[in-house]
Amino acid sequence: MSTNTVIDVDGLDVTYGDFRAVKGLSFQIERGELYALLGTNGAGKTSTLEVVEGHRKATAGTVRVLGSDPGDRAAVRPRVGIMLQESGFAPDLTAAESTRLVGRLSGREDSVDRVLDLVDLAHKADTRVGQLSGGEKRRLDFATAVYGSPELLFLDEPTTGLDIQSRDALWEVVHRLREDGTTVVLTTHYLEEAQQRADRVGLMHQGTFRHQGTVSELTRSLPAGIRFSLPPGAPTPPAASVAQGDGTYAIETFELQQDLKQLLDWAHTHGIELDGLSAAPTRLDDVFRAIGADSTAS
Ligand SMILES: Nc1ncnc2c1ncn2[C@@H]1O[C@H](COP(=O)(O)OP(=O)(O)OP(=O)(O)O)[C@@H](O)[C@H]1O
Repeated sequence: MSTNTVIDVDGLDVTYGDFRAVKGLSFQIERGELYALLGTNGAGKTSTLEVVEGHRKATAGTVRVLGSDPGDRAAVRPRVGIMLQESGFAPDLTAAESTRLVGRLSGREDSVDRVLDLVDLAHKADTRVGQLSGGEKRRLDFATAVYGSPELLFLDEPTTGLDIQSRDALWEVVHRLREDGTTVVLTTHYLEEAQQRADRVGLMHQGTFRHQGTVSELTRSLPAGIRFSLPPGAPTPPAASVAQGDGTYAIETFELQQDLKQLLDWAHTHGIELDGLSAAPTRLDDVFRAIGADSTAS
């Protein structure tokens, strides 16, 4: 383990009775990384994170967080911020009181006004949590997680229920924290978000990693796609084009730029306008679909 390793998981097993939900999982997350832990439903992400966050004991294997046992709350808590999927705020406390309470428990120094302002909730400081909207509660969860700028930040489905402005604002705060060296562990079902934000992705299925690496490493094994339609009477398009049942053509390619150029040159030569032309790089969604197809086949 290097001195820059923030999370070190080695041979992690989590079992429930006879059921082995996490099977010998190993991974490291380095300082300053944004690591997205993704997976199919029931893959074992929550079970893994519960151990890493110190809420559950590993059945087997070793887990170190910032060099400590994650169960050692006194060592770990002041350095870690956690935004859970469901917050446990008392509904009759105000937003400011909740932030102050969680902030005090974290052991970090900060100002309640500052963090509420970060998530645009300053005007709701004296509103009871029970009277906040779903999106406002989510923003309060985030505010309490980033209180005191933790070294390590867990974001569990952070943008679910947030409108686009609030999402952008949240990612802006994360961006600034990362500039100061904060390490971020993200779980999300918004794959586009992971694709856009993550330095590395761990993709779990049935208790183990199916893939781990950068987004481009994960998507490299699958082709990108070009789609278009042709006007009636057009000549046959380049050989890689495959007619779809719906009158459109598709080209699956590992050489997106080259094949797109060839298609455009062909269209230009024949004076043809390609209707509904789109060229899309491989997305994480496609990697997920491939896992689904693979499991069905096996
Ligand atoms: N307390 C429990 N008792 C028994 N089985 C459990 C328990 N918690 C989780 N499991 C099982 O362990 C497996 C992994 O669950 P886990 O919640 O870790 O998955 P996940 O990747 O977070 O899934 P999702 O994306 O659906 O939330 C699932 O098959 C689940 O049914």
